[in-house]
Amino acid sequence: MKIVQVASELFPYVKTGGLADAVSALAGTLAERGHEVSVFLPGYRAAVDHPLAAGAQRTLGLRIEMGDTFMTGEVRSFSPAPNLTLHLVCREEFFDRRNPYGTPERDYEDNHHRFIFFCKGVVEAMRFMELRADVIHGHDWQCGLLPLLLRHTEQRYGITLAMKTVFTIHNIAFQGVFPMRSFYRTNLPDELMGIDGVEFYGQMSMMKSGILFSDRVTTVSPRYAREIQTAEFGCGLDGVVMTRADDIVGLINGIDTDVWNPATDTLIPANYTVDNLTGKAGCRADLLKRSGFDPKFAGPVFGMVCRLTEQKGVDLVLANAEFFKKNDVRFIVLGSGDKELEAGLRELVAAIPSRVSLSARLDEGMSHLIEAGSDFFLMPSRFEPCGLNQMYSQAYGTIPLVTRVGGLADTVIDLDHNPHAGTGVLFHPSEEGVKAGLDRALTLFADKTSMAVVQARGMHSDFGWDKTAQAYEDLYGDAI
Ligand SMILES: Nc1ncnc2c1ncn2[C@@H]1O[C@H](COP(=O)(O)OP(=O)(O)O[C@H]2O[C@H](CO)[C@@H](O)[C@H](O)[C@H]2O)[C@@H](O)[C@H]1O
Repeated sequence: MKIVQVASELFPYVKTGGLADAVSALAGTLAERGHEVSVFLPGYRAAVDHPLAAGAQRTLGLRIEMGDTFMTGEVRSFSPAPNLTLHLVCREEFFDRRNPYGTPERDYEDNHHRFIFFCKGVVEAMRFMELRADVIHGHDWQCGLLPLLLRHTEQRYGITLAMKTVFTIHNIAFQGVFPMRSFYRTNLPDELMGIDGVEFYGQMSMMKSGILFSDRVTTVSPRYAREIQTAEFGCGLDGVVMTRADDIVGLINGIDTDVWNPATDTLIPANYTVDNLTGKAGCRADLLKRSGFDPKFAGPVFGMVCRLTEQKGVDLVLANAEFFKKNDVRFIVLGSGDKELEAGLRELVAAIPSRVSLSARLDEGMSHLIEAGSDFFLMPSRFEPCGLNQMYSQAYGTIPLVTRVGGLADTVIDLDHNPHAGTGVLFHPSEEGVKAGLDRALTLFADKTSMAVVQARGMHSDFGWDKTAQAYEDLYGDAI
């Protein structure tokens, strides 16, 4: 099949979270399975300057209609792997910046223009490059206008650019909502400004457009597919999602086992397998040392890696400060984002510096070391479309402590509910829930035999992408 993937993040070129990992692994796996895959990504500074993009060539000059004006840009392309071509949609004014979406203090004020330009650039590139795709698959709100722009261009020129459009919701909490006055930049018909179009409480919602106007909608776990049809998890779009109930499917992400594999990982100090865990002990000692603790510490080590946002339940952990004060444990956090949550974590570190450490930055190497060196990985998310770290944890023999929501509940089996197959600890997303989860971890840690059994089960689990890639192929080919 000829498959076009469109996303605003792609590992290893630009990553702020799980979207980059998921799209990279999906595109890579589809290419390995013999499909002809093109991926479109904004030409961010980090992507253009990435060593793997050194051979990128200008393949197209762009002149994009943006309302009553035209804006120029270009497409740069290269092939990082067989069957895989990466196209960077470039315009310095929009994408030659330090971050993809904004500074730590605020979002960039022209994000609507940036991502309208990006989507239009993709459509123009498909037109001029004569890509004629079987499917075009956009991810998250940044690609929400794609199906409308694509079909509009097809009508205008009497051509077919893609047989099918697919839209994946990685996180419905981020919706790309902008003042309606920016709609004119799309050059789409005015009737789309209404409630049956992109209108959302008087504004323009790019996420709504993706959900309403794609042929098929997917999200990243079966449970989240059900959750976003409820007021509790739908973030105001539950009614819109419900209108697509027959066309929505939840396909769980896999993990990229070329990148997240303790036997081959080059970012950790020692490799290991389920049959020989010596290397894991080495990673643990190294993690403790790098976090400023005694590497010989024998008690439980809790790790946490996440964007610091309300979604990830950092405040629920902070509400359990007593647990860390009372028990001789180590708690190692890597995360950046919300300044208040960061300040809260700093306070906890200041109160018990001998037990808690915080690295408030993006650090790919440290994220691998925490997965490898911890005994438990804490993910107390309020909602979690899929979640990747709970799967990385299991692959690395680190027991996940997660809330019973979204993809977490779909990928971790609770040890109390199912002692013969349990791979982790599940709890309610609340202060009391987190406390119960942490207490259960202590009990489990004291029982070395059970710890080893649960650890081995996780490491034997198959979270590879092949099954999921097959499901996407079926979806693209209309089999599901
Ligand atoms: N400070 C830091 N330094 C280094 N690495 C860091 C980091 N903070 C986070 N990461 C990494 O970012 C990724 C986070 O992935 P998740 O899927 O757990 O969450 P995210 O909410 O970003 O993604 C959204 O999209 C994905 C993909 O579909 C869904 O799984 C998820 O539920 C949804 O919220 C992991 O690879 C993690 O290691």
